[in-house]
Amino acid sequence: MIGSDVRMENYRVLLADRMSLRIRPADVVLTRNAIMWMEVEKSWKPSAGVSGTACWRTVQVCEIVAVRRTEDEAQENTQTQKPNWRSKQHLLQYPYSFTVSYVKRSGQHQWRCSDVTFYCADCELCDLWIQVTNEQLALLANRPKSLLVYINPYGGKRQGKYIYEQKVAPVFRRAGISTDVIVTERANHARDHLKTEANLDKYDGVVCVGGDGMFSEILHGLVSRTQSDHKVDQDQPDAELVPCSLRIGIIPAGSTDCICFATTGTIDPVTSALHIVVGDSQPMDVCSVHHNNGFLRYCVSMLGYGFYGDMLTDSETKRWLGPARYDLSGIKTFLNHNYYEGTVSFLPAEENLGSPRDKLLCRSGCLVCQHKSAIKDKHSETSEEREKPGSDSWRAICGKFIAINAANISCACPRSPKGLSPSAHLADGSTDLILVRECSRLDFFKHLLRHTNKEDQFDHSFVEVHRVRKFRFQPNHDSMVILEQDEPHKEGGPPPLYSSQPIPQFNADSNWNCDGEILPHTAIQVSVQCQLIRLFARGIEEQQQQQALLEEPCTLLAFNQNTDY
Ligand SMILES: Nc1ncnc2c1ncn2[C@@H]1O[C@H](COP(=O)(O)OP(=O)(O)OP(=O)(O)O)[C@@H](O)[C@H]1O
Ligand SMILES: CCCCCCCCCCCCC/C=C/[C@@H](O)[C@H](CO)NC(=O)CCCCC
Ligand SMILES: [Ca+2]
Repeated sequence: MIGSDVRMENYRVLLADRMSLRIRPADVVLTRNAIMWMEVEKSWKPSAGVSGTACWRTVQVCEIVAVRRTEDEAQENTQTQKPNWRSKQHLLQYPYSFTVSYVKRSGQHQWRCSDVTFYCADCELCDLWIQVTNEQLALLANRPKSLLVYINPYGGKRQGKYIYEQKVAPVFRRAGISTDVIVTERANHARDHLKTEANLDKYDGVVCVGGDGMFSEILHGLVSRTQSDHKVDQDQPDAELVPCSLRIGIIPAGSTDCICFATTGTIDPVTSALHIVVGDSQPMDVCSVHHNNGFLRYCVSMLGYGFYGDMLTDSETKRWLGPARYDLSGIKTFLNHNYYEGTVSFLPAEENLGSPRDKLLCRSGCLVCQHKSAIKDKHSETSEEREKPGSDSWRAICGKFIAINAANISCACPRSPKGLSPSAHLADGSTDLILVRECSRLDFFKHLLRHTNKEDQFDHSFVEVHRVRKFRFQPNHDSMVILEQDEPHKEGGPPPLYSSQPIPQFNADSNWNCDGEILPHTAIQVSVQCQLIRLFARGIEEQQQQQALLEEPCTLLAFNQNTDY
C-alpha cells in the first residue's frame, strides 16, 4: 500500500491551468513527476464522449533542462529560426509567457534540447508556474551545479574547443550549471592538475572534452587523488581501492570515443551534455594493471596485446593523420600478421555473471550490473581464497596468439557498433578475455569482419573467450616471431613482406594497448575493480524504451475540467 501511496503522490497535481500554446488554447498540468499539456480542440468538450480522458504530451520533470520567463520573444525566434506567428490579438490576450527546455529523443540514441512556450493571461500565473516548476527541479539532488571542465584542443579532429563552446556551453548555461574550464597545454596536464592541485570540494563532477585518451587522464587523476586522500597504496595489486565520489562526463571529441559510445549509444556532444545536465549516473568497472607488484595504469575499455598493441604502436607515429591513422596502421598490422607466444592465466568470474556469448546485452538499468552492485560489499573469505594465483580456480592457457584482448566494456564505437565483446557489462566486476590464436590471414580477416557485422565474433575454432575477474600475461621470451610465407620472393622484386625465417630486428614481444596508451611492460597482472567510478551516463537505452519516449507518449489521464485543483 505504501508503494501505491508513493505513486499517487507522484501523480498529485501541483498546478493545472488553461493557457495558450502558440495561438491555440491548451490545458497544462504540473505534477511532481511531469509537465503535461494538450491543445484544446474547438470540438472537444470535457463533459462529453470520453468524459475528459484525452491524449497529453508529457515531459518528465527529471528531463526538464530549465524553465524561464520568455523574456524576449523576438530573440527566441531568431535563435530557433521560427517565424513569429503570434498575432497581435493573441499577444494582447496572453502577454506573459514562460519556456520549458527539455530533453527530446531524436533517434539513434541522440538527445536534443527542445523548447515549449506557454502563454498566460496574467503575470502572477506565469511566475507561479516558473516558481513551482523550479521547486520541483531543485528537489532533483543528482543534478550537478558546478563542474570542472578539461578540454584537449588536439584530440580527434582538433575540434574540442569549438565543440565545447558552440554545442555544450550553451546547454550548461541554460541549465544554470557553473563551470571552470581548463584548456590543456600538454599531455597529462589534466591528470596532474586533478591529482595534486584542483580543489575538488567545489565541484559536483569533472568533464573531459576529448577522446578515450583524455578520459583516461581524468580517470587517472581522479582515482589516484582519491587513493592518496584515503592513504591507499595503488602499487599493491590487492589493495581495496576507494571509489571516486565525483562523476565524470565525457564530451566526445576524439578518434575512437568508445567509452562515450558504449555508455550512451552515440558520440554526440549535445547528448552527452544533456546526460550531464539531468544528472545521470552510471557505475563503471576499472581494470588496474600492475607489473611485478608495481602499478602501471588503469583501463576502462580495452587492453589489447598483439594486433591492437601493434596497431597502436604504429599509429602513434602518424598522429598528424587524425582518426585516419588507425585505418592505415590497421591495414599495415593486418598485413604483418604477427603472433606472439606466452601464457595467459585467469580467474574466471562467478557463473551468475553470465557468459560473453549469452547475448544478454548490458543496457540502461542492467540487472546483472545492479545485482553486482547489491552484493559488492558481501565479499566472502572463500572468494578471497579463490583469488590467490595458483589456487585451483585459476586456469592457464599457453600458446601463440595473434591477439589477446580484454574488453572491460563492449568497446562499441562507430567502427564497430556492437564492439569487441557485445555482451560485456559496464559494471559487473568482470572483463571479457578474448584469445585469438595463430590462424591464417584469411581466418583473422573473417574474425575482424565480425567486429563490424551481426555474426557471433567468437564462433571460430581459433577464438576463445572467458569472463574473468583477474588475469596475468607472461610472454615467452624464447620465442621468435615467425611471419607467414605467402608467396616466394622474386629475384630483383621488392623485399618480401613475409618470410618464414625469424627476423632478428623484429621485437619478439608486442605492446599492450591500454585504452589507447602503450604500456611499458609486457608481463602484466590485471584485476577488475568493480564500480570504481561513475559517469554522467545511463547506459544504452533499449530500442523499445527509446521508441516509446521518441513518440512522446500520450499519457492517458483522467482530467476532469471541473475539479477544483
Ligand atoms: N594540450 C595537449 N597537447 C598534447 N597532447 C595532449 C594535450 N591534452 C591532452 N593531450 C593528450 O592527447 C592524447 C589524445 O587525446 P584524445 O584521447 O583526446 O584524442 P584521440 O587520441 O584522438 O582520441 P581516442 O583516444 O578516442 O582515440 C591523450 O593521451 C592526452 O593525454
Ligand atoms: C575487415 C574490416 C576490419 C574492421 C575492423 C574494425 C575493428 C574495430 C574494432 C574497434 C575496437 C575498439 C576498441 C577500443 C579501443 C580504445 O580503447 C582505444 C582508445 O581509443 N582505441 C584504439 O586502440 C584504436 C582502435 C581502432 C580500431 C580501428
Ligand atoms: Ca565489465
